[in-house]
Amino acid sequence: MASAVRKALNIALVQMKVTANKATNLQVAREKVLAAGQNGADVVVLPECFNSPYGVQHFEQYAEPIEGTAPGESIRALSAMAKDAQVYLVGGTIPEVPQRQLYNTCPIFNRAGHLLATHRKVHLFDIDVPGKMTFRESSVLHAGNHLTQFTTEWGPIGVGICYDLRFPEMAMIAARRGCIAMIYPAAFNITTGPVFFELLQRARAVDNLFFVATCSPARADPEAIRNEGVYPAWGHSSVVGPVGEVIATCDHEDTTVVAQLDLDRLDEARRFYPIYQQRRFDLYPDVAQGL
Ligand SMILES: NC(=O)CC(=O)C(=O)O
Repeated sequence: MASAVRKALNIALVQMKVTANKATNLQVAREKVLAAGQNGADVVVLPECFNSPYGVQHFEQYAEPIEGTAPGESIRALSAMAKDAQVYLVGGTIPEVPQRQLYNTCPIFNRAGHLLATHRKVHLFDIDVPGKMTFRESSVLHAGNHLTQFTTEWGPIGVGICYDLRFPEMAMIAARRGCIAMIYPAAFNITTGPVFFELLQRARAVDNLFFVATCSPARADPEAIRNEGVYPAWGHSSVVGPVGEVIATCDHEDTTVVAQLDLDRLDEARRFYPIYQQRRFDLYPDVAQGL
C-alpha cells in the first residue's frame, strides 16, 4: 500500500545568541540543530549572520567559500549538522567570498547533508534613520542575482534574507511557482523590528495565502549593545500562517521556536479566498513578468 503523503511539516527556528567567536557559534548551532531534529523537526532554520557578528566591519574577516571543491568550515559544519540531525537545514546566512566579492548568503541542505541551493541576499540593507539605525551593506557586499526555491516532499519552499522580506514581488513569484512557504533568515533591529517585522511577515503570508517563517539572532546583552556597538537584533522569530495568523513566536531571548505547517490550512485558505484564480494579470502585465 502506498504510504500516505504527510500533510504537515514541523519547523524549528533556532534564535541563538551570536558571538564574535566563530567556533562557538558553530558549536551552539550544532547542539540546537541536533536537539530540534530529536524533537521531530523536519526543517530547521538558523538566523541571518549566525557565524559572525552582524556588521559591515566583520563580513570580510568571517567570510568563507560555499561552493566548489574547498568549502569553508561553516559549510562543512552545516552539512554535518543536517546529516546528523536528518533535517532540511536552512543554514542561516554567512558572509560568502567565492572569489573577491562578498555576499550575504544562505546555504540550504537536505537530510543527507547535501547542499541543495544557495540564496545570496538580493536586496541589500541600506537604510539611514538618523540617530537610530544606519546600515549600508552595499559598502562591502554585492547583491545576489537570483531567486531561490528548494524542493521538499511537501512542496517547494522559497528563501529570502531579511531585507528581501520588504519586497513583495519575490514572495509572490515563489507562490506562483507553487511554493508552500517563504523562509527568511533575518536580523531586524530594535528600530525597525517593532514597526515592520511582524507586519511584513503577515503581509507576505496573506498576499500569497502561504506560510512565512523568519529566524533572527537572539539579542545581545544591553552592555555589549551600548558599549561595543553590537547590532541590536530584534529577535521575534516567527511562523505565520496563510491568513496572516501568527502560529508561533517569541521575544528576543535565546530560544527555539517550533511550529507545524499544516497544509490543510493552506488548501482551506485558498478555497475560501480564491485570489489565485481572480488575479487580473491582463491589467498588470509588468507584475506578471518574472515567472
Ligand atoms: N537587516 C536587514 O537586512 C533588514 C532590516 O533590519 C530591516 O529591513 O529593517
